[in-house]
Amino acid sequence: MGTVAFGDRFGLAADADGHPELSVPMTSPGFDAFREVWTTTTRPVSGTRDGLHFAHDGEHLFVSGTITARPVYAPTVRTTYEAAFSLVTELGYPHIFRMWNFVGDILGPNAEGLEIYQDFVAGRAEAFAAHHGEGTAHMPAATGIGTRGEGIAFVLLAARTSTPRHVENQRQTPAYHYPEQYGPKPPSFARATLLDPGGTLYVSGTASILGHETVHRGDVAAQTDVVLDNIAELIGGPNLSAAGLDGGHELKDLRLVKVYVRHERDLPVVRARCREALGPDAEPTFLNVAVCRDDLLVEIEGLVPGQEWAR
Ligand SMILES: C=C(O[C@@H]1C=C(C(=O)O)C=C[C@H]1O)C(=O)O
Repeated sequence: MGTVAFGDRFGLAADADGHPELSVPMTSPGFDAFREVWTTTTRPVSGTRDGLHFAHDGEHLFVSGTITARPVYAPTVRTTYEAAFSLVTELGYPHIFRMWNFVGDILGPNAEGLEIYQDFVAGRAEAFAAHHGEGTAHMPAATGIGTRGEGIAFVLLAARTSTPRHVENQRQTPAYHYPEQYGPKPPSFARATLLDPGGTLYVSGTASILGHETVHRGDVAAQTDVVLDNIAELIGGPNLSAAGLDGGHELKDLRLVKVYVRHERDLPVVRARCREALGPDAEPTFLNVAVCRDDLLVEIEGLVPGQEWAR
């Protein structure tokens, strides 16, 4: 249905079959470069509209868009994300269950001195409010992460008939309730989304944050341990049960794990801790990018495959 190429360039195009292919510059020597390909068992229909590329198969929809570098992002983020949300509705896949937001120069200032991440977050919040109203119930699992280039790109996955359940983490303040010290608008995402009962559990980008505060500034090993503990709590039985969901998982159940490491020098320590905590089947990939706060050194995401994964 769609591909994300994690490598050294930025761009969005149709691949040889007409399906969206987004390229994001996120690697450097010693890190990984790879293509994440979202597949389906039926032949997807693909197309473009308003500069967005999409493909859908009757149950799932993949949409990708890009925004070139500019002095201030919020107005363009708003119109681009609103266009994507309209597309989702018009094509009949109203349940967004996962988003990735790739933000170039994420910690740099925009032309007005606002951090580019906060500039992005404001535009996205406006798009969510315009499309879904002021509530938070529809906010999906997401990642908002730096790249090694400029401009913003995103991918969203949406479903036609599934009823996604969005899950918070008892160890963390919901991001949409972060206090104003982090920026004019809080980030619009949930900590995880379960696609269907017994389905795949998508785990958002998770960092060394307890409550709303960064912990273990400057200590990448301790930050990695908090991230892993945060994810273990999020996917474990008690937290899922607090969200009204059955079951519970462990770190070794995670797949498609992506580990975002800010500093090249920290890779060996982060890799060693992930290997120990995740077990042999997680096959984590490592990318070399900044995280959404200057004091965060590492971020991890992944998913727990559900029954549809086996098909
Ligand atoms: C690390 C955090 O946020 C990051 C930013 C996100 C976003 O803005 O979409 C989503 C998850 C993380 O990638 C956090 O606030 O805990």
